Amino acid sequence: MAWSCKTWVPKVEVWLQGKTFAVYSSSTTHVHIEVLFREKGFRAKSPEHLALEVLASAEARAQVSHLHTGPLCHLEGHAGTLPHGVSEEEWFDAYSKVRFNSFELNGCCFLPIMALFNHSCAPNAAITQLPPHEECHTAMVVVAEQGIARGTEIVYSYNSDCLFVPLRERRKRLLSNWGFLCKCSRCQVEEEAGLEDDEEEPPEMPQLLSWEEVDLKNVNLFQARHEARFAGTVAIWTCRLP
Ligand SMILES: C[S@@+](CC[C@H](N)C(=O)[O-])C[C@H]1O[C@@H](n2cnc3c(N)ncnc32)[C@H](O)[C@@H]1O
Repeated sequence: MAWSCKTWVPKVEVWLQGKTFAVYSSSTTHVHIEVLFREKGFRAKSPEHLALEVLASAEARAQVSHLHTGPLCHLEGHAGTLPHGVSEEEWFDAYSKVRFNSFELNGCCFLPIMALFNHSCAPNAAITQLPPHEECHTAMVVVAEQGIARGTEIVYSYNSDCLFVPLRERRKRLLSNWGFLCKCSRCQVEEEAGLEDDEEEPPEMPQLLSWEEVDLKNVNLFQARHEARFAGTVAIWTCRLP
């Protein structure tokens, strides 16, 4: 284990596997609803406002520096106007970090450790806000009735509305909103069972380039915005899963 936040978060550990972060249970939980983890982070009314906050604070910039970013084409039409005094590179970086690591909970909520939890279409946890509603005081709670065994990955659903739809539709929604092809245990089991074959055409994957391969200075924001979403022309992608 290369890095752990175990000392201040009693029931979860963050493991570094190669370049992939994932969060695992460090104790067996026994109750139906249990707070596993809480974190105070940042909140704003939109990812754009949040990105501005990140840029304004050296501490926030340090907290987001290691985080995952997604395909550039997903910023299309959303990255807003380049703020005064900020380079395109800085703006892209801050905006994409926020865009691919935040979630909607009374606004756009960004919590650097919670950003390390992976998605699953068969989640064993959920994110909620605990009363009293302190600024961005969000907690991860267990919703599974059977508890989560030690060493099990703790996962929640990034798109709760996709849990009750078939495999291809779930993957399409996640690809469209988050820019990744879901490889959760449920999707893999259903894929192996051939369930995807019964559904409609699969979504097209963008061409994958690693973040390091792309010279951001040469990426034209406005050109990128006009590329088709999954046409495979311009896409920045970080492939961190093994
Ligand atoms: C918010 S980050 C989660 C932490 C990430 N694993 C990391 O190393 O920083 C979201 C990214 O993790 C990956 N990811 C999370 N859940 C996934 C899943 N079920 N299937 C495939 N990739 C997933 C995708 O690359 C996604 O864009």
